[in-house]
Amino acid sequence: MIRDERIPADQLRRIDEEIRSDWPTGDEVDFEEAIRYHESLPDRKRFADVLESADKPLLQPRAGVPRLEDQIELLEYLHGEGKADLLPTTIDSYTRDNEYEKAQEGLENARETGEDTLNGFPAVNHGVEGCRKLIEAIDAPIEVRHGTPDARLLAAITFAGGFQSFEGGPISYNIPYTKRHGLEETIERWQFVDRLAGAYTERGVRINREPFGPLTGTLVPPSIAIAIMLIEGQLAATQGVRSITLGYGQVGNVVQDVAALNALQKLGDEFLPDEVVVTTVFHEWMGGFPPDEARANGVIGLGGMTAAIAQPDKVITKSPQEFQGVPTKEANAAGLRTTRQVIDMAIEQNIDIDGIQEEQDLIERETRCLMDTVLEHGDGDVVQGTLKAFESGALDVPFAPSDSARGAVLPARDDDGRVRIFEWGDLAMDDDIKEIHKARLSRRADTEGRDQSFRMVADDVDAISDGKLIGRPQ
Ligand SMILES: CCC[C@H]1O[C@@H](n2cnc3c(N)ncnc32)[C@H](O)[C@@H]1O
Repeated sequence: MIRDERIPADQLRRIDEEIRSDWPTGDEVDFEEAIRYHESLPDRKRFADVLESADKPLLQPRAGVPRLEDQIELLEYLHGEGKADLLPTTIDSYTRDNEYEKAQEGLENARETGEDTLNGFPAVNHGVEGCRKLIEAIDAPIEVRHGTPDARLLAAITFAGGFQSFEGGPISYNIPYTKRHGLEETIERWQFVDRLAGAYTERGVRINREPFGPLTGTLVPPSIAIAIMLIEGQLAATQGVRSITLGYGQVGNVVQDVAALNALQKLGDEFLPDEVVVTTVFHEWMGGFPPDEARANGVIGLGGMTAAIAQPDKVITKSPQEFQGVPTKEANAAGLRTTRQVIDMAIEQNIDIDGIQEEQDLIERETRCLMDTVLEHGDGDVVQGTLKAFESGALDVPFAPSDSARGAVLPARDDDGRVRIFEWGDLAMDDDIKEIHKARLSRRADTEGRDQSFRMVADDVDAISDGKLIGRPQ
């Protein structure tokens, strides 16, 4: 039975041996040599230090293309024209599914045709050497961004390759991303990733870990997202990770988003061990975008405004081409500049909005209910508690494709667009909190002259791409 305990050195070695054989580049990994490589990197490429020493929100896009020289050119452009403070390397979908053979075919195809035959950078196929060429070519810290339920080989190779930041976690890269990986399996696999990050950390190479806050990306109640961040942060801390960036996806109501980011930092500091440096990252709207670049820039601008008020440590930007999928480098850079323009105009203003503290208190109360139920379910062990709480539905994520979550919770916006819970399923929550949600949702029902129903939820899912925040009846 797996528990929230540091995995022993012999198990770390055994798993390391086991995963190397999954692809030939696994044999390039040599931990001691990799430590020396990291020690040779200049301070401006040390991800955790750059992130944690910043005095205002740092901007980071998503970006990944198959060929190494194209990835270098892309990141140089986003750093130069987009003025990104931190850079990504978004990994392709085959690699995320451990389909290294198919990734290899895609990479070879890209090399022959010059086409972007993969939707990201196949880092396992590029290997330690290829990753190091990228790290050496780019004059800023780079993070591995992906969606990999079994990220063990990807971590071993990218850490050895000079990357010092790694996104994801056993819940946040399971529940929204996969149907077939069980939660126990991904928790065990991510204990290896975090233990490896901890092993680098103990040798002075602090690997930053960033659980994926947005989860299913659409109308996720803030307290559910924050509870899962705290769980993944605790699991990483147990394995020795000391730089953790907790994430949160914009929902679009400024009061609730600012309140949620404040709660995320406060609860992160409270629930994670003192030896961990806790930072926060705000993801610009992760739901459906308007199919119109001007209106898409409006969504991005609202994200910038929210970030200027809440001042998270990092903002993951979107592009005006979000509706179409992977943006051109020009559009990706534009999303960075739009965000920067709004932040820089708003950040020196003293914008005082009513109701943030009240909303933050509510979000904190809700999150504590969820954390309490995890600890109760596991008799104090976060791993067992998480497994049992998801099994019972006491912890749940709306619209989750994974069998590991019930998906019985249904969110809907209230009358000023804050995300509330319309169907609770078996979510562990105090009755008086449920009453608050019910009252705010019925105020919307009155305004719209209709009953609270799944129709509201469906209307809300499309509202922003249709140009609104709340899915009012036509
Ligand atoms: C969290 C994943 C969804 C977001 O991740 C972006 N995304 C995915 N793959 C790439 C890529 N290869 N380059 C730039 N952005 C990318 C999508 O647009 C979406 O916003």
